[in-house]
Amino acid sequence: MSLPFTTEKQLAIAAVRRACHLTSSVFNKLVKNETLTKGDKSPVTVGDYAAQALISSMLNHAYPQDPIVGEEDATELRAESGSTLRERIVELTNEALTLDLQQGDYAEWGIGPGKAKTPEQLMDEIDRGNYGGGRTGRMWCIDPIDGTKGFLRGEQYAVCLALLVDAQVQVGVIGCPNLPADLSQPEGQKGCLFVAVRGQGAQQMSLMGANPTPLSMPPYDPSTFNFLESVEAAHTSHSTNDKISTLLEITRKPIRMDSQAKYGCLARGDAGAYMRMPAGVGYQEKIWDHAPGSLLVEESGGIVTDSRGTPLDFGLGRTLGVNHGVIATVKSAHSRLIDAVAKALSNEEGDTKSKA
Ligand SMILES: Nc1ncnc2c1ncn2[C@@H]1O[C@H](COP(=O)(O)O)[C@@H](OP(=O)(O)O)[C@H]1O
Ligand SMILES: [Mg+2]
Ligand SMILES: [Mg+2]
Ligand SMILES: [Mg+2]
Repeated sequence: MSLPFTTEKQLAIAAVRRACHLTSSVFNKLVKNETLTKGDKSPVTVGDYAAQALISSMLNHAYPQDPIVGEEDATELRAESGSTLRERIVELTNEALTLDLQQGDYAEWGIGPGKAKTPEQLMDEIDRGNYGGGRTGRMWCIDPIDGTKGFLRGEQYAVCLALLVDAQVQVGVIGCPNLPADLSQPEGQKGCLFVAVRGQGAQQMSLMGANPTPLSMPPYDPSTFNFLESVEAAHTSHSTNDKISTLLEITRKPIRMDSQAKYGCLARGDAGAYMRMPAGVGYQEKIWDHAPGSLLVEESGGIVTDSRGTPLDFGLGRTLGVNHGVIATVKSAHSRLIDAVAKALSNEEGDTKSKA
């Protein structure tokens, strides 16, 4: 008998790999009018839409009953009749659906290659990601391009896919086309795929599946410990992270990087902790920004909680609800970090009160 979730894992790898191929080729040809600004002022490109349409089509083919929580929706695209943006998305998605990737392709598992779809069908595929989430049953979680700002800068981004069952992440796959296989060799081979299945461990491999390596996080070592954090100051408080760092007497500088590539780097031991302290009040973290990454870290021997030590709850809907920031680290460092966070936050509170 095969291990649980083997087919789902293979499909997720195939979908992420195909989407990475799409996003890499989009980047090389991206022009200015292929990016929109969403209601929350964040950018979305033709690459985000096309990658979601592609992944959703592949999931739909294999598991038509499974609901999907996807970041993007097609409302704006539908509203623009005769839009060149929509035409471009349709062209890109159909190219990617029908492309013969050969080695490691999903055709190997007898579920493709896919046929081209009509614009209407592809808008529907994007909107299959509108599921509201919840505590029971199966659901997939897609972040077609995580770190869109990094993608636009030509830096790090990730194609992220997870399968959740009863609000627990069971399968997580993260594709990072721009990530060096070895961070100490930034000019070396680029393109990493991170794969985790609950209870079955985590692996890093090349985007085409070469050199699979099991991941296991090194134990806490104060002499080398450092943080991973967002590039964008609006997504995380760099200054709170600095204060926590000082309290812990960390001497190494943080590594700033966009997207869930941070979880991949943490899982393979490039840094000691991924710190995401809230930059403001009221932002609710999205489940697609953490679902595959949290499993990857857990399966590599780490722990992921909010900044108060509460486990992340993926059963509340499309967001993590009341969770306050995110901390991912090796188990032996976790309580030290939680204590330092509490201290840093109470000092910040004290500073605010004394200024008032
Ligand atoms: N105010 C905010 N606080 C925290 N995260 C935010 C935020 N505004 C947007 N984000 C999320 O930050 C993600 C990128 O994370 P990072 O900074 O680690 O690269 C974005 O994902 P997308 O790029 O998929 O939209 C978005 O969901
Ligand atoms: Mg976005
Ligand atoms: Mg994201
Ligand atoms: Mg995204």
